[in-house]
Amino acid sequence: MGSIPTERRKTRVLVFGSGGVGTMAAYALEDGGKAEVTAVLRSNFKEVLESGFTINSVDHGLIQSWSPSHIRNAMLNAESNSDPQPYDFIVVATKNLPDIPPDVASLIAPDVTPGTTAIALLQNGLNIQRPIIKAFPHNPVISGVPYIGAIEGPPGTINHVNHDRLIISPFYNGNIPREDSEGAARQFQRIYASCPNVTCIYEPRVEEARWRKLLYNASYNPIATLLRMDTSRMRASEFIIDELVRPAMKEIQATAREVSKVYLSDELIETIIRADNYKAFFRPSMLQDIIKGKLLELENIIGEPVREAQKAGVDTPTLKVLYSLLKGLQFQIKEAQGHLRVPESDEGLKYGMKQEGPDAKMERMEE
Ligand SMILES: CC(C)(CO)C(=O)C(=O)O
Repeated sequence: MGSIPTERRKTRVLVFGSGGVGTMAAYALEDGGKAEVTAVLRSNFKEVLESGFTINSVDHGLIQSWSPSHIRNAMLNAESNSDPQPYDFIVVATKNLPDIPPDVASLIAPDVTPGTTAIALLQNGLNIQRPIIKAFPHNPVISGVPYIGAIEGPPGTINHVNHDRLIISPFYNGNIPREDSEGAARQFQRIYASCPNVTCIYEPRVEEARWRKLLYNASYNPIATLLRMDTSRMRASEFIIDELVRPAMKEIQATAREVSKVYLSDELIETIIRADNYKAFFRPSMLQDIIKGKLLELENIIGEPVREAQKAGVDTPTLKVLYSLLKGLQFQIKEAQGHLRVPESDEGLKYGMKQEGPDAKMERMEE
C-alpha cells in the first residue's frame, strides 16, 4: 500500500453508494476526525447539494444539513469526475448486483490508484471480493460486514434505527504480501473506530465473519422477501422458523464447515434466530427492496452459498428452493425495469412449443 497518512493529512476516503449504509459510514469516518470523505451520490445528489443530509440516528442523534467534506455526482462521467490526488480508501457500500451491469469494478476503476488505494467492501454475502481482486490485483481489498439498520426515506433523509457495528477483516490476495492486506484492514478499522458512537472491530478470520453473517442473510432475507413478512411475525408464527429459517441456517452451518472449516454452533443459530429486537418488526433489506420494486441482492447472499455447497457435495434443499424462487422474482423485476425483454415468439427457446424429443424428431421426419 502507498504512503499511510499520519498527522500530516487526513486519510482520503471515497464513499461509493450513499444510501443508509454508505451515508452512516461517511458520517462515522468524518466524525472520527481522521478522514476526509468524498461521497459519490446518485439519486439524492440534488437534494444533498441543496440542503445536506437529514440523519435521525440511534447512535448520533438528530443531525440536520450535514454533508461530508466533498460530494460528487455519480451521474457525470466518472473519468471527468475523478480527482488527481489518490484516494487512500474507496468504500463500496452499494448493493451487490453482479447479475446487472455495470459491475462495481468498472464504476470505481477511474478512482483506484494501482498499488495504493485500498478497497473496503461494506456489503453482505460470499465471494464479493473475487471480481474486485481480479480487476485490481495489486490493491488491498478489505471486508466490512455491516450490522446496521439504516434506511433512506425521501432522498437525502436517513433513518438509522439499529446500532452501527462493523466487522473489518482483510481479504487475502496472493499477488500482494499478507501484511499489506492486514495493514490496510487495521488502518481502516482504526479510522472508523475513532468515531466514539460506533463499534468497529477487527476480525482476522474473514471467512468466519462472512459465514456468520450469512446465517442471517441467507435465511431471513429470502424468506422475508418471499413471504413479505417481518422477522417478528415469522417468530410469532413459529412454523416459519421451524420449517424454513432454522433448516436454511443449518444448511449454511454445514456448508461453512465443509467449504471453509468455519464451525458455527447450534447455540449461535438459536441466538441469531432471536437477534432482531422483537418490537421493531424488522424488515430485512431484501424485503425492503422488493416492496420498493428494486432489484434483489440475491447472487452473493444465497446464490454463491448454494453453488459452493454443490461443489463441496453438501445438500442444501431449503436454500436451493429459496434461491430458485428468488430468481423468479428477480426475473420479473428485471423485466419491469427493462433489463430484459421476454421474446414474443418461442423461436429458439429451450421451452418453446417444439420439444426436442422422439415426438419432435418424428414430426420433423413427417414434414
Ligand atoms: C444487518 C441487517 C439485518 C440490517 O442491515 C442486514 O444485513 C439486512 O437487512 O440485510
